[in-house]
Amino acid sequence: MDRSSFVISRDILKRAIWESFVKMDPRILVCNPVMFVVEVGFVVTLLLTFDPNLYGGDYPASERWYNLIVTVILFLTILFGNFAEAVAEGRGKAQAESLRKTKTDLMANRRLDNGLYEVVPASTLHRGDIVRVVANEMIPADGDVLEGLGSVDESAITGESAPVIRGAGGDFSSVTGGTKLLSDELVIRISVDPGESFLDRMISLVEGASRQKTPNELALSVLLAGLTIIFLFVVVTLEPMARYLHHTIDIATLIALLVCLIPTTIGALLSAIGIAGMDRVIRFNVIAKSGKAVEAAGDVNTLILDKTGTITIGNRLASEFLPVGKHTEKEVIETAVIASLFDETPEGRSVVDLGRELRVSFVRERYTEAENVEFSADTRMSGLNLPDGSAVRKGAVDAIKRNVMENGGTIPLDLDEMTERIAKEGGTPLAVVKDTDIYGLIYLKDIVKSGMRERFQELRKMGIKTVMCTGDNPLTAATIAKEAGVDDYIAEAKPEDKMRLIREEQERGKLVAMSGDGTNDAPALAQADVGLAMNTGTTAAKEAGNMIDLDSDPTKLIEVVSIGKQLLITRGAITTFSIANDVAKYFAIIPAIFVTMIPALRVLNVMHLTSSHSAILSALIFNALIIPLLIPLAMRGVKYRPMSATNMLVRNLLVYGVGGVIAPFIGIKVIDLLLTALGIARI
Ligand SMILES: Nc1ncnc2c1ncn2[C@@H]1O[C@H](COP(=O)(O)OP(=O)(O)OP(=O)(O)O)[C@@H](O)[C@H]1O
Ligand SMILES: [K+]
Ligand SMILES: [Mg+2]
Repeated sequence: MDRSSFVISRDILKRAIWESFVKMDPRILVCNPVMFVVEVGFVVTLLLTFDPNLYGGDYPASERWYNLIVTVILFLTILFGNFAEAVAEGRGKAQAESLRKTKTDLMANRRLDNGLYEVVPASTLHRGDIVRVVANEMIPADGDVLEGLGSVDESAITGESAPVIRGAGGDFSSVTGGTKLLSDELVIRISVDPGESFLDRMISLVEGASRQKTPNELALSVLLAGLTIIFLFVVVTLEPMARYLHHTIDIATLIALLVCLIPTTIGALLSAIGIAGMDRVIRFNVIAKSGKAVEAAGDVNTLILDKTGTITIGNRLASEFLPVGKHTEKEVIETAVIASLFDETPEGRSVVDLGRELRVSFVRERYTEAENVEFSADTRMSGLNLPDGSAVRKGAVDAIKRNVMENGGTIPLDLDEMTERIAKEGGTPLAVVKDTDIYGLIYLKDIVKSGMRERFQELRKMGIKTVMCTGDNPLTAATIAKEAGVDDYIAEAKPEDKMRLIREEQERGKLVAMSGDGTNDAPALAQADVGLAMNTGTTAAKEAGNMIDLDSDPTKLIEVVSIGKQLLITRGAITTFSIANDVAKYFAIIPAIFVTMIPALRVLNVMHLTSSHSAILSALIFNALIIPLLIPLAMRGVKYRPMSATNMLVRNLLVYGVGGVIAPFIGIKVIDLLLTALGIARI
């Protein structure tokens, strides 16, 4: 899928123009009360174009022309609003079409009860079905690998061309329908029912079908509807006032005034702003499951980030072996390598590699009888139980120490000092032990990603607190935290600690964002207000999060928060602009209407427009034109700099509030001059 293109293609444009007319349907438009009022006004002025005296009065035939112009401008106002929404939806619709094509021709080899396989369309697969996929076949639906290991091309979904490894068990067992197996053979248990797959969700998401108004959008819509009702009262009461002054105001003028005063600009652009925000997230290769998730990202107060792989590069590699007590370096290396023989984590493999580099000889086959004890985030150790009954382990120093003491062993005197040395340098010390005898330490090196400090500084300016969460010891954590410039950290953290941290922050009224991949991250991902799951992660994690990063880069959480903030700021800015505009339009129209009735109002007539009709038409034209002029801003988002919410508010009030008052004065005056030049002003 092409997400790099920012330009709107001709096809999208053509379709958007067509859609702008389709959206004129009052049954669709009624969902947008502000624009619906404009449409009602349009119908009334259209009727008045045919018969200016339809609702009484004694208007000359020339009044028709004025009514016609008002009608046309009202029509364009609605059309521009529809166009904004249609353009915003356009890219998603085009994407959805290409995704749908991927989906339609998928076939599957489904296992029957007798163990044989039958070929069925992928759309008939259900949760629990078992399918077999061989090299160069498409994976028919989302599932978990039961048997086999193979490389998968996920570019149809992620746009990333480098193949990824998927295999049974562990954190890399989930596969996605619509991706292609490049090598070997996989047996997969399907984890979704028809219509629920990732591809389905992505289609409905990009095409906006699942788009519901977010809580913030709803609140703003209610406010806009409220303003519309207030202005309706204002405009309706003008007529008796005029009559009291022995004048009448024609209906087309009242409607024009109403449309100018109600917040049409934000009413027309509101949904386009929301769709464009979702779109920005998608173009960033992150799938947000709802618009609400993107908005929540903009409101986040606390960001919880893992240390390893998020703040640091993440390939913690063994760089040194340090003996303690009476042991020699050779002994530490040998024991560490034995403890890592079957440890498939990057840490484990790097220990074996370094051992080989240091020419420590070992015979892997001698340990095939040994029982492998895999690393877990709960025990924070890994190793082997040897056939002779002894246990070899490596792991977090505090975990190993506790274990040794519980089993009646003693701690070598120089262990703490050595541990501290490694930790102070930001490295991760792993203790190596055989039964209760601690041999020494493995020095795992990891470095902070470049640019982290600056990014955390930006977050701080936005008022967001960053907390680093790590299973590492407090000293290593403190060193890395200081180096990266995070606000806070928790060390020796187990998965449940992350959950507790999220709850505590939420209880204090904060919105929390985190990223995660493993199954044990799933509860925390679900609890967080914004949970960014990695695409390489487990099905459970992907289901629990409300966003999925297709590139599996946990640092993207920072950008997602920025995109959310930008969405909220854009909406705020255009709302401010829209309402500020009204002030200017008020001063253009009210004196123009009343100046003939109340000559004293002349002092208010600051704009010196040619005639009252010209004043009204100019304001109405400006009101319509501002919508397409602001579409690029709505789509792109307001350029935003990291700063506190208060500073941002003040700045935006100045730019969009003051700008919103001044712009129409200039715009309306220019249009009035044009209308005068064209001879329309005296109509
Ligand atoms: N393969 C391994 N074998 C033994 N111990 C390990 C292994 N990998 C890590 N450890 C130890 O377990 C601790 C916890 O590891 P875990 O991966 O859960 O957290 P972490 O990666 O340090 O946390 P984070 O990813 O947030 O930085 C590590 O700090 C390290 O001391
Ligand atoms: K308006
Ligand atoms: Mg980890």
